Amino acid sequence: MKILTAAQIHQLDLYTQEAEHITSLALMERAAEAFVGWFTKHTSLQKEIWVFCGRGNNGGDGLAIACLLINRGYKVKPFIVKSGPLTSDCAANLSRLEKMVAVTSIVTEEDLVKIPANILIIDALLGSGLNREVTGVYAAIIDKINATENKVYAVDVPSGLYSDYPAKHAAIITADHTITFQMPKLMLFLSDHEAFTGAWHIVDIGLKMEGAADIVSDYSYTDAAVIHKMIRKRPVFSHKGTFGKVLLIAGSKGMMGAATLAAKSILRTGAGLVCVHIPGSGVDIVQTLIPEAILSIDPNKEVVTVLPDIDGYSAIGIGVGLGEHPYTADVLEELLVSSVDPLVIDASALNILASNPHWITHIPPNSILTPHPRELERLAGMKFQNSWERLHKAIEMAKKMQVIIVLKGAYTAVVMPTGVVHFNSTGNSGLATAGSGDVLTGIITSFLAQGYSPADAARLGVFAHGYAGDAAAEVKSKAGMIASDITEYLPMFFLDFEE
Ligand SMILES: NC(=O)C1=CN([C@@H]2O[C@H](COP(=O)(O)OP(=O)(O)OC[C@H]3O[C@@H](n4cnc5c(N)ncnc54)[C@H](OP(=O)(O)O)[C@@H]3O)[C@@H](O)[C@H]2O)[C@@H](O)CC1
Ligand SMILES: Nc1ncnc2c1ncn2[C@@H]1O[C@H](COP(=O)(O)OP(=O)(O)O)[C@@H](O)[C@H]1O
Ligand SMILES: [K+]
Repeated sequence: MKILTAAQIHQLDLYTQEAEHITSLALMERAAEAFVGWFTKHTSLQKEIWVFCGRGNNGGDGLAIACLLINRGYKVKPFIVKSGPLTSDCAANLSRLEKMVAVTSIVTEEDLVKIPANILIIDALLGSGLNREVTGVYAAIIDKINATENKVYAVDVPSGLYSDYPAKHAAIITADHTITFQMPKLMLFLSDHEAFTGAWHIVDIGLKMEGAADIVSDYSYTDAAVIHKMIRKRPVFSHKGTFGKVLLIAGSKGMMGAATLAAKSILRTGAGLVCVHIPGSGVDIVQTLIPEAILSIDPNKEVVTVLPDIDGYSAIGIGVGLGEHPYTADVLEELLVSSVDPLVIDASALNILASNPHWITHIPPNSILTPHPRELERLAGMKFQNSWERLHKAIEMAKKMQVIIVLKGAYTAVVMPTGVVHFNSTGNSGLATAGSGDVLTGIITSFLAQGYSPADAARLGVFAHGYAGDAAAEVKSKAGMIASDITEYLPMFFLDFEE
């Protein structure tokens, strides 16, 4: 799904109104109904609801929401900011609501009343139309709402947060839930914004998505629909050669578990065969834990010192548990220089690269690098001030290096050499557990070996990893799940997505 800017969503709004011969007021009603559909499923009738509405269409949504909630038996107290003129749809909904209940006007800060405890708050002050710093009466209301302990539900976006770029001002609603219309906004994906957005949820308001076909966006959201289109059938007359042969260069004394996790994940993702090149001391460990794997044994017992023959493999992954011994670094350099096809590069291999930046030019184009934020900082040779800067540095690096950067974390960003970013839709905080990244490397390398393009292998891999993590969390809980559970639950992804 494309992630559109506020202006592009407005364009899609107009397209929908024209295509369906409906008014903007009717579309607002749909948005309000979608919000209320979510809200009534997740809250009870017991608490009073204070709805704070601004002068624009976000406020119009809030007023329409208030009408719908009153009709459903909720006790609602609405407020409207009247520091200037209202949009026509906002005014229309205000007249409707005023026939049902008293609506308190807020013109200046003096009109603000004390907000009691033990109520629910709906924030419909400012939405995607935010176009300048929040000050004055809006800022005062936001501060007052944020100072209470009440649960806050933001309509479309938390008021004060721009949809498409970070805000510099302080007056931003800190919501518990953001119910966003039709598609996620770019700002929801930045870790710095979690305090404002809380948990966010997309509700469908029936915009006609074909109207977005010609709209260009550098950002997209990898959801289940995208993956269904991407995943390929396993042919009936297939044999293990059909599904690729993977070489994994991994492990060092004390970190053989990483090699094991990645190798097992390669097999659980459907690759035909995996050969793991490991130091001598790891043989019994890997052989015992994964009898399905073939071993290539390094002459050194503790670290990888020799590049095995790389001919005949459909994909090569390097880095998990390797360590950064100078002999191992030499192996990485040799691999980079002698490879033509894209590689999957993770963990220790990324740190070695960070210490040898001049090797970056040897990386085969379209290779997949999978740094977590700290590894990206090392690669970039700088500390990032915030997640916006981090994302933009990843975009700059992917373009410059002509590689795919999988920037790991919640909503992992898969950044293409073109600069296009695909945010992932699966996964949970249970994935923040030792070895989880090793599993991801295995999955991506496996998809690459099966003939998926590097771009698809990266997006599919990240999605499947998160999906398996979600399935694991349902049974084992977020805190209780460990990295090997992700591998064990990978079949759940294929059960749901395999043709
Ligand atoms: N397709 C969809 O998703 C649908 C979206 N819908 C809803 O519409 C919302 C967008 O509505 P919107 O465009 O009217 O803007 P909104 O956010 O209400 O702001 C209102 C006005 O406030 C002003 N203003 C700006 N910054 C300010 C500031 N810092 N401090 C003070 N004032 C400030 C500025 O007006 P100005 O003062 O510049 O004249 C601005 O125009 C969207 O979030 C969703 O809730 C649904 O109804 C239907 C389908
Ligand atoms: N809060 C989170 N929500 C979703 N996914 C997460 C979260 N934290 C981490 N992950 C995922 O877990 C994996 C962790 O990888 P990494 O940091 O390399 O772990 P390790 O080095 O222990 O293997 C990545 O795929 C990352 O996207
Ligand atoms: K809002």
